[in-house]
Amino acid sequence: PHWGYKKDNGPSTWAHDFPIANGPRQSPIDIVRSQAVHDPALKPLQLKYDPSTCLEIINNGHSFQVSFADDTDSSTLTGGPISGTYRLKQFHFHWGATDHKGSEHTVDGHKHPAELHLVHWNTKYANFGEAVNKPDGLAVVGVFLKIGHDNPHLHKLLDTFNGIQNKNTQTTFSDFNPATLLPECLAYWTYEGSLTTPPLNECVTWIVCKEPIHVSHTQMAKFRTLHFSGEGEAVCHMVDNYRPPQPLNGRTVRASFK
Ligand SMILES: Cc1c(Cl)c([N+](=O)[O-])nn1CC(=O)Nc1ccc(S(N)(=O)=O)cc1
Ligand SMILES: [Zn+2]
Repeated sequence: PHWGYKKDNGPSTWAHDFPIANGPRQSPIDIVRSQAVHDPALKPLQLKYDPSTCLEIINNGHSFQVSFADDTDSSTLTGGPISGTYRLKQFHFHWGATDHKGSEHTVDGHKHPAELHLVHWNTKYANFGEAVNKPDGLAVVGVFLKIGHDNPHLHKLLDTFNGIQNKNTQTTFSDFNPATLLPECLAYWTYEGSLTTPPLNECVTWIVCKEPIHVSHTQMAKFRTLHFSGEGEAVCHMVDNYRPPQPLNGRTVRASFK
């Protein structure tokens, strides 16, 4: 069956169709704070997003995703551990069935209730499709979500959910600034890894923010109203769409902070 997050098609089965699942630089990982190496040469992240490049919001059967026009340098990532300019293609989330799990990266074994991924591709390549086949093709900024006060910037996203409840549904979505989903402090950990879902390409420079953003328990409950299943199929709630941490295989995690 097509890959997913159930017993019969979940992360422990992905290696059958995608042998790179057992590769040397897979993601996510557990970030062990004491093992991270402070690198003073790491630059600050520069994220410049243009809300007018926001195109649509999609339930793709694995997550919900907001996609952006990436034909110009309007929404870009520069600085940080990367060289050159990477363009924002989409952002999406991973979350759990309860507030006690859901993130892909963990910190000293701690699971957050959700994790945001802002996916950018290296403009030294012609397009996203080419970039995913290069070791420095993508840069994904990960942001942890923590249960706390209501997040006003998430409401615009959550208000579209009635229209994208089922797999392969989408709706127009415009004028959204993903910078509103970034934490105040952009201190980060960085390491070389992969896509966390099939095809699991080892093409990602991961940039994981130390500081989480907040989401309320009620807002997290709204995430869980989405469906993995399509219209007319047996309802399967979209929860636990996260891959567990993978072997570090000797990789070094660098920290932009002391
Ligand atoms: C492989 C590919 C191509 Cl090529 C295209 N395309 O549009 O040309 N789209 N996809 C799919 C894709 O992007 N997957 C993806 C998987 C995991 C993550 S995650 N969690 O952030 O690691 C980010 C993205
Ligand atoms: Zn992701």
